[in-house]
Amino acid sequence: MGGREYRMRFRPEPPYTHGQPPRTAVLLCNLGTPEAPTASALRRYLAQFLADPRVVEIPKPIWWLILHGIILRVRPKKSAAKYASIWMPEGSPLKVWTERQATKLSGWLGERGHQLTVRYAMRYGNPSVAAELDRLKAEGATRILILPAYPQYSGTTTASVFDAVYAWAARTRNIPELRFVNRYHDDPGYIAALAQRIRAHWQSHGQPDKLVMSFHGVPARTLQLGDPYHCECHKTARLLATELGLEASQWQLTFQSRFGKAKWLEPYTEPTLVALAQSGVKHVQVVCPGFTSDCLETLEEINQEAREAFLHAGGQTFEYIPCLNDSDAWITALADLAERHLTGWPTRELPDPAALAAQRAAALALGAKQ
Ligand SMILES: C=CC1=C(C)c2cc3[nH]c(cc4nc(cc5[nH]c(cc1n2)c(C)c5CCC(=O)O)C(CCC(=O)O)=C4C)c(C)c3C=C
Ligand SMILES: [Fe+2]
Ligand SMILES: [Fe+2]
Repeated sequence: MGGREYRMRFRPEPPYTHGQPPRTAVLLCNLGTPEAPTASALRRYLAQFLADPRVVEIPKPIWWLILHGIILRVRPKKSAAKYASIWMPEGSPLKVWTERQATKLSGWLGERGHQLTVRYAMRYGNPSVAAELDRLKAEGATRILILPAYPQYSGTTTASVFDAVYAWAARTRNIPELRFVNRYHDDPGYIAALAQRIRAHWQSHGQPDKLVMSFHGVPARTLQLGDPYHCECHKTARLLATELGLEASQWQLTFQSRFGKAKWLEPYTEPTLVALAQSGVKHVQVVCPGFTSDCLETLEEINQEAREAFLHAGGQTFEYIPCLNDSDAWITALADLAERHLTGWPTRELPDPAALAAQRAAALALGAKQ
C-alpha cells in the first residue's frame, strides 16, 4: 500500500493524550428502518439491507439481477403502504423504541453509579454504526460495548452488526477496546421481562386457548450451515413457557416474515394460526419474543395481517401482546446485562456528578423509575 493510499484509509484522528481517564460507552444496535414511509425511502433502505451478503446468500451476479430487476421495482411501494399504517408521530416504531431504550438505559446505568454514554445505531440506514462509533470516539470513548438488539444470535443479524463494527475498526487508527454481546436468549432478566409483559396482559384480558410465540424466520438452510438461531429461539420459548407455568398444549412456537421462495424455518406463523382456527381454537394471543422493539413485522404482519387471517378462518379473538419496548423490566434486564459485560475492565471510571445529573434528568423525562 502506498503512502497516500494509507493516509486515505486510516483517517486522521485527534492526537492521543496520555493520562486521559477511560471513557466507556454502550452502543445498542438494531436492524434499521426506512427514513419515511415512502417508496423512495424504502428503495434506499431495502437496497442496503438486501445487498448484505449475511442476509441473502445467493451468488452476487444472480442476486443483483433479481434485486435490481424485480424486488427494488416492486417491493418499495408495497412496503411503504405497510409502513404508513404503523408510522408513529415521532417516526418509525423500531427507531422510536430503540431510541427510548437507549435514553432510559443511560439514565438507569447512571443511577447505578456508572458514568458512561449509551447510544443507539442502526445496521441499515441511520444513525449508522460507523457514524455513532465515530461520534463516540470523538467524544473520547476508549471502551465500547456493542449490544445488538437481538436476543437470539443469527449470522443474518448479530454477525452483520459485528461486520459493520469490524469494517469501522479496519479504517480506524487508534481502536477503542471493543466488547461484543453475542446473545442473551436465555438471560433470566430477559425471560422475566417477557413473562411480566404477558402476565400483565392476562390480568386485563385473561388467558388464551393458545399462546403463539412468533419469531422472525430465517432460511431453513442456515440451520444446516450452523446458524444457532433456530435452537436459541426454541430455548427462549421453552424458558418462557416454563416461567409462565404453561403446559405443552397451551403454547406454540412459530416463525414469521418469510422472504422469497426458499424453505424457511417452520412452522410458519400465519398458516399455523389459520390451522388453529380451523381446528376449533377460538382465542389466541400472539407474542413476538425475538423482537425487542415493535416494528413493521409485529405491528403490521402480526397485529394486522395474521389477525385478519385467524379471524377469517373462524377464530374468535386475536390479541397481540406488545414487544418489550421501553418497559421497566426490560430496561432493568438490559442494565444488568450491560453491567455484567462491563465488569473487569482494568480501571474503573470515576463518576462525574454533572453527567450523572443530565442522565437522570433524561430518564425522568421518560418516566423512568427513581
Ligand atoms: C429479529 C431478528 C431478525 C432476523 C433473524 C431477520 C432476518 C431476515 N430478514 C429478512 C428480510 C426482511 N426483514 C425485514 C424487516 C425486519 N426484520 C427484522 C428482524 C429480523 N430479520 C425487523 C425488526 C424488521 C422490521 C424493520 C422495521 O423497519 O420495522 C424486511 C423489510 C420489510 C419489508 O419490506 O417487508 C425484509 C425484506 C431476511 C431475508 C432475513 C434473513 C435471511
Ligand atoms: Fe427481517
Ligand atoms: Fe414482513
